[in-house]
Amino acid sequence: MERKQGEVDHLELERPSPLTDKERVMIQDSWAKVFQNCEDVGVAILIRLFVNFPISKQYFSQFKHIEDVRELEQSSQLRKHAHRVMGAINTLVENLDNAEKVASVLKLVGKAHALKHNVDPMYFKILSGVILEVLGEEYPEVVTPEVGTAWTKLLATLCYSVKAIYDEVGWTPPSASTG
Ligand code: HEM
Repeated sequence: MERKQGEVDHLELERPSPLTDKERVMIQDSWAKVFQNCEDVGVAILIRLFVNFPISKQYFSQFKHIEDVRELEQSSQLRKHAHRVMGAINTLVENLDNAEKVASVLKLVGKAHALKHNVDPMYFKILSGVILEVLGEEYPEVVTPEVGTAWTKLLATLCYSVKAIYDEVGWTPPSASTG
């Protein structure tokens, strides 16, 4: 594709191949274990995101200036978002064989984050890496390398679909309007 000098594509993602039946089963089986501790895991994932990538707190009015991990853990806005993230993943996992449902969930998530919350889509990619890391650490027996590969594919699909919605609604990074 031709590019003007200095033009950088903000986030280029490749469409992952569809999940195989075996991968779907591995995702559903492993998620069943993870979802038993849905609240703790969700909070652990978001805390890891905000500690390792503090800039990602910028979108959250109630805790963007909080650095203390204990205080972050208590934030109702953080806990609510953890609940929403885990709930959305649960819906995806429950509907892996229903492409329409998966597309509609990701469309809602993409639209809300692009239009209402103005979140840069690169944070979805960052969060995906964090999810994989935390699941691998917390559930080493469940999230074997093979299961991890299936999760990597699902999360790549999530990022790809969300980014496609961003493109559809014409989202541009804030800096693009100034230069
Ligand atoms: C797997 C990825 C994610 C899922 C499934 C998810 C899910 C959700 C849902 C369902 C909502 C409520 C939607 C609405 O307002 O209509 C929400 C709100 C929000 N999300 Fe996400 N989210 C994800 C990733 C992110 C990331 C990476 C960020 C930023 C770093 C982010 C920032 C926000 C913010 C700022 C809100 C509004 C919070 C509030 O009003 O209290 N989300 N998210």
